[in-house]
Amino acid sequence: MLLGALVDAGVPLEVIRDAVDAVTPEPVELRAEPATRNGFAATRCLVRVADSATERSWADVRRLVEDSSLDPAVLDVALEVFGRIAEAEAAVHGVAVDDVHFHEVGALDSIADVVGVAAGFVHLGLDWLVCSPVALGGGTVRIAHGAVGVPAPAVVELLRGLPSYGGPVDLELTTPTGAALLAVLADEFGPQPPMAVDTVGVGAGGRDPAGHANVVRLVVGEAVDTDANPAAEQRTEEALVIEANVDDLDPRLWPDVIAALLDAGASDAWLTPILMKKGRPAHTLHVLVAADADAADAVRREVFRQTSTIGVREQTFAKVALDREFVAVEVDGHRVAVKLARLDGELMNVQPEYADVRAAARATGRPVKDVLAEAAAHAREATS
Ligand SMILES: O=C([S-])c1cc(C(=O)S)c[n+]([C@@H]2O[C@H](COP(=O)(O)O)[C@@H](O)[C@H]2O)c1
Ligand code: NI
Repeated sequence: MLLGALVDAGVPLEVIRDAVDAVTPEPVELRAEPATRNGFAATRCLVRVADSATERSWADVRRLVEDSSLDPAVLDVALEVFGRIAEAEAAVHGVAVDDVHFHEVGALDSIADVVGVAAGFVHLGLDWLVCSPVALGGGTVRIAHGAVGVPAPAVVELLRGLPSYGGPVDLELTTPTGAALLAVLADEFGPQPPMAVDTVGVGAGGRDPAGHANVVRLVVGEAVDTDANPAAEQRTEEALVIEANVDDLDPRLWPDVIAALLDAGASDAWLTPILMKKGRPAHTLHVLVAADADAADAVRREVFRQTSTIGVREQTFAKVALDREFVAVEVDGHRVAVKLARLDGELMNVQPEYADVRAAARATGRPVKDVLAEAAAHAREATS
């Protein structure tokens, strides 16, 4: 789909073909053809190879790419993408990275996908690539290990810390190769930034399910002044706070209660210690939820299911939220997602995602506070 979008946006097929030929030991057939997906015009790119079932280890793939005559910029992107896939497969299957054997991903058609997309983006020479939250699809997919739920395990691993969502159809919309390409290529995840659009490339997926345009859109243009960006303004919305004073719940349950409320759709949940009637130490449970009847019903129901309260009080508040977006940075080769908050376009807060910081600190042996500071500094540099 990404190859189709690149060709549709004007990248000559020869640029992609030359890069693919520089890596693959056997001939790979590349074709681009017009297609429609749910009534929208798109370009479908087809990659055909004779031995699509071949297994290759990470070392085999690395050797193929490193020994190729690829442009160094394309080679770097391709190695990074395969390295990410290898790390994800190692984590999912519980093996060492060097012991990872690529299955579908190691086949020549996937090598062509990765190298071709890398070459296409290098050809475009973009300054900044913003990717919307990634649609993952749903249902199940059959792989070498049997049937697995969509998103496939490696996809979840590859998009750790980056925004993605299940649905909107029961099909695999994002594969590990696609997820790795987006994770490596995107400088930032979020809404379309203020820009004057020049070219739009639409890449078609293989399937054409009813009611869903199975495409990737690549929108290329010139950045414009961020003051004109209405999305950068603060958002004010109505929110409900549901509260209950509780003095008779086993205190060991509270962390799980709060987790269950967040799972049920609360945007925040917290406790304050109080002293109740008859001098009893107790807690007030506070739960914040969007002032939407269905969301509030689900969360209120969960309060009654999970706690011992038999009544709640509720109040409506105006909730003010700064506009947020994510950028991905690297600390010693480990990706850390960083949340940026802006008011009228001005950067107000830079906060690395703690789970990513902790994972990078564990992997490198560095103190968490150092990784946190470095990730925040990289994010500031990237946005300045
Ligand atoms: O064969 C293996 S080990 C395999 C693992 C995974 C994991 O998520 S783990 C996923 N898949 C599926 O392979 C196909 C092709 O993916 P590409 O990235 O090559 O397009 C896709 O359906 C994956 O879900 C295979
Ligand atoms: Ni796997």
